[in-house]
This record gives sequence, structure tokens and C-alpha cells, in this order.
Amino acid sequence: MELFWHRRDLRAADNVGLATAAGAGDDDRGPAAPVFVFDPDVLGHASDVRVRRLIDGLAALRDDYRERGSDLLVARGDPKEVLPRLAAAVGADRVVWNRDYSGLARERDAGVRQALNEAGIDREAHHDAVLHTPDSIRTNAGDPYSVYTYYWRKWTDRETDPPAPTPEATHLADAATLRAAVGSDDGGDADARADGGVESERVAVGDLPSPADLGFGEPDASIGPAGTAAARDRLDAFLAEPVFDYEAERDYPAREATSRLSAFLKYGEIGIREAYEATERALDAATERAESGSESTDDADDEGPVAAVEEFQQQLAWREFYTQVLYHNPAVVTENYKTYEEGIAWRDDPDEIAAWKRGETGYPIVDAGMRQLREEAFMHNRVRMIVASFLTKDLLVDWRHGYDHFRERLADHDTANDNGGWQWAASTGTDAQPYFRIFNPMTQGERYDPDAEYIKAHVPELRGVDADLIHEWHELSPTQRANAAPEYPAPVVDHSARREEALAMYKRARGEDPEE
Ligand SMILES: Cc1cc2nc3c(=O)[nH]c(=O)nc-3n(C[C@H](O)[C@H](O)[C@H](O)COP(=O)(O)OP(=O)(O)OC[C@H]3O[C@@H](n4cnc5c(N)ncnc54)[C@H](O)[C@@H]3O)c2cc1C
Repeated sequence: MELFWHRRDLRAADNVGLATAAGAGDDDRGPAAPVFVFDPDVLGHASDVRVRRLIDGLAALRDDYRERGSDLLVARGDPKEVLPRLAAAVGADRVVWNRDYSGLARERDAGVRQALNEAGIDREAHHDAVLHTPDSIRTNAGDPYSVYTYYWRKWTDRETDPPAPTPEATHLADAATLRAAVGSDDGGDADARADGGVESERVAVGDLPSPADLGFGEPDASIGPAGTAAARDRLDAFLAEPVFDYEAERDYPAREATSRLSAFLKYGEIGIREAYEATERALDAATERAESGSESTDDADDEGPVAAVEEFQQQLAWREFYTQVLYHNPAVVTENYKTYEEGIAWRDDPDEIAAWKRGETGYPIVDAGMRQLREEAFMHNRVRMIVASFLTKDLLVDWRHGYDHFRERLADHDTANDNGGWQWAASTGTDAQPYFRIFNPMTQGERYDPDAEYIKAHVPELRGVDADLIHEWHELSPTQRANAAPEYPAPVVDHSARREEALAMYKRARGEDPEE
């Protein structure tokens, strides 16, 4: 028997560690007993949204196991203490997991390795979360990449592994064995008192705690479906058609032209090899379309669908790029990636931060994004960039405030991607745009939401207002605003003035004279 410890890989399919523990291709291994541990340290960094999303993902995983005659062990406590005892209780001689590349996770895993060593239990960690491991793509000089474009070229040229096989039912510990091992013969919640001595830790077979049991509330946001089946449905639907227009459409938030796979990828409900293989099939289909399109139109350059699928693959590569940035620079969670000689003198006005969080800045596209976040625990990528630029370069607020807010509210919060996105927007990260480039929230709104459909969907006060007026909101007189939408606020700041202040702030941070 082997214990497989699920963390950010809530799936049975295309799971490298699980497939290995269950004995794929090796008759001397398996069966695997799957476990998830609610770790108080990890919960200390969680939020209502993410706890709900996690529990939903675990419920789907548990149901997948039940369909295979197995079940999910659910424990609570410090993994260093829980895992050795649980391994003994189920008679496992090895504990297997997939690597998590963040600094905190690596510290935790080092502790677990030591505890298992001391208990004389074997352990094994696999690469699973990314197609290409953080160490495998380096510059010719052997350094990690800090510029995405070069990283992508190497990333896309590399061979990829096929999806890992889904374990057969016979390679998983059966539910009755699990119940007997942890002293629960009714399949329900149980304080395990098994011989292995999991006494003080609560271990259940398949029974999941509620958010309240873990000290969290139900989120206000409506969170989408969870689990592998839902992830596959979403991926299939996206690759069947929308992906071929992805490049042209992805920046328009009202068009819902992106995959919305981020939370599934964050919780590992779909394997990256499986997802990538599906994009390769879409690439073949796109090539066929391009060829037949150019035959019928005499347009030999009709590569739109191919470029669109590649553009989508590039986003999957961004995810891996930021994973390797975090892996090689764990301090970026709290520190700027890029050094500013003098430090940045952020402004951090509490009232302006509060207006941004509430979606009441008087900049319609910013407010729509912040309200989408509150309602759906999600925000469109283009709008994430706009609201992040607005916070850091219009309100002159430290990106860490924005990161913390996103961390609390996003269902797809991923330390590497969230941090990468914020530091990119704040010009403190990798690939930082030159510090003098600042998003203009009005022109962004006009360009990417010309009919204000997205804005009106999230800002009810503006529903009856003409799109032209919405995009000119900052230029309207108080009377015009009062006539058009009396409930909607005036701009909290003047973008042009703040743009100048931002330029000066960054110049000072670089040790330059703002007057020059
Ligand atoms: C300030 C800021 C914060 C962000 N925080 C997060 C976060 O916490 N979690 C998160 O997954 N993404 C984050 N992103 C990246 C991006 O906005 C989301 O991944 C994307 O909007 C999710 O929607 P989708 O699944 O429809 O994306 P699609 O466009 O369909 O892309 C497919 C997948 O590629 C990955 N991806 C796409 N864009 C990026 C990117 N710029 N960086 C890294 N990976 C990317 C995601 O896994 C995504 O699901 C952030 C971006 C910014 C600017």
C-alpha cells in the first residue's frame, strides 16, 4: 500500500504521482490510498472564496474515487504529524506526492520528508503541475529566465510528456479497507483511533468539513463548478470553437472568449499534459482550417486559427514562466523582483484603496472589474491589468495591497500568477514594461468594451447611460453626471494629474530627478 497525498492536484486522471503510487507500469507498487490534509498553516493563508472552492474540488475528487470503489481520506492537522501516523494506520510503506514549487510549500515538504524519514517511511515527490519543470528551462548561460519571450521559445520547442494514466480501480485502496484502517466502519466522520495511532488527528473517509468547521464563512461570490468533469467540459467547449478566435477576441471582456480554466488549473482538477495535448489537437484542426480557408480564398496567409491556438498555448507558458520565477525567487511574494535604488514612495491612501476595492472609483471599466471580482471571484485578464495599473499608477498604491485583495477574492488565486501579474502591472517585476508606460483607464474601456456591455453588466448604475457618455465620464460636468447616473460616483482622482505624479514617483525611485 502507498499513501498518495493530494495537494494542488485534485484529480485522479493525468496525475503523475498518483499514477506512480498506484503502480502504473510497476507491479511491485500500489495500491494507492489517497489522502487530503487540511493543514492549519495553509488555512491561515486562505479565504472564504478559496476554502469553498477547495471543498467543492475535494467533493468532486472524492466522488471520482467512489465511482472507482475507493474513497478519499480527509485529515486535519499538521502534515508532519498526520502523514506518518496515517501511513502506519493504512499499512503504507511509502508516501507519494507531487511537487509544489512555492517557497512555503517547499518548507512544509522538507518538514514532512524529515518526519517520514524519522518514522522509517519511504517518500517520493514527482513533477506534475507544469509541463516543463522550473529547472529545466534556462538561458544558455544556465540562469533562470527573467524575460518571457525567450523563455517561451525554449518552452514551445521542448518535447512534452503524454498524460499520466488514470489508475485502474484495482490499483486503488478499496473503500472498506480505508474505513477499517482509520476506524470508521460507516463511511462517516470519525476520530480515528486506529492501531497506527492517528489518535489526535481527525481522519474521515470521504466526509468533508464545511467552511464553518474550518473557521471560514460562505463567500458572497457565486463560484463556478469544480472538478475534473467540469474542467474537461470547459476545455472541450473552448477548444471546439472559441479557441480559433482567441487571439482576436481575448481582450474583450464582454465576449467571454477565454477558457476560464484558471481555477481548475490552480486546484489541479485537470492535468496540464491532458490540457496541452488537447491544444495540440486543436492546432492540427486549426492547420486544416487554415489550409482549406486559403484554398477557398486564395489567401495563402490565412493562419489566423493557428496563431490563435498558439496564443492560447502561450498563456499556458506564462503560467509556467511565473512558476519558475517564484521557484527561483521565493522572496517575490513580498518583495519587488526588480530593484529600485531609492525604493518606491507609494501613496497608500486608505479612502482611495477602499473606493478601488468597492468598485467606486468613478472609472467605469475599473469599477466593473472590481465588481466582477466581488460577484464571480473572477476577473477578465485585460481588466485585471487595467485595475492593477489603476491601483499602482493612478492611486499610487503599493502593489502588495492589490495582491492581498486579489488573494482574498479570486477563486483562481495562484501565488505565482497573481504575484507575476501584480509586479508586471507595477513595473516592479520581470518583463516590466518601462516605468513610464501607464494604462489609461478611459481609452482602455473605450477600446476593449466599446459598447460598455461589460461595464453595464457589472455596474447597474450605468445601465441606462449611453456608451459614449460612459467612456467620457471623467470629462463630464457634475450636472451632466447627475443627470446621467446620479448614483454613480465622480472620478476619485484625475488620471492625467496622477499620471504625472506616477512618472515622478518612479523617477525618484530610480534615483533620477523628476524635473528633468
Ligand atoms: C494583476 C493580475 C493578477 C492575476 N492573478 C492571477 C491568479 O491569481 N491566478 C491565475 O491563474 N492567473 C492570474 N492572472 C493571469 C490571468 O489574468 C488569468 O490567468 C486569466 O484571466 C484566467 O482566465 P482564463 O482561464 O479564461 O484565461 P485564458 O486566457 O483562457 O488562459 C488559459 C490559462 O493560461 C494561464 N494564464 C493566462 N494568462 C496568464 C498570465 N498572464 N499569467 C499566468 N498565467 C496565465 C491561466 O492558467 C489560464 O487559465 C493575473 C493577471 C493579472 C494582470
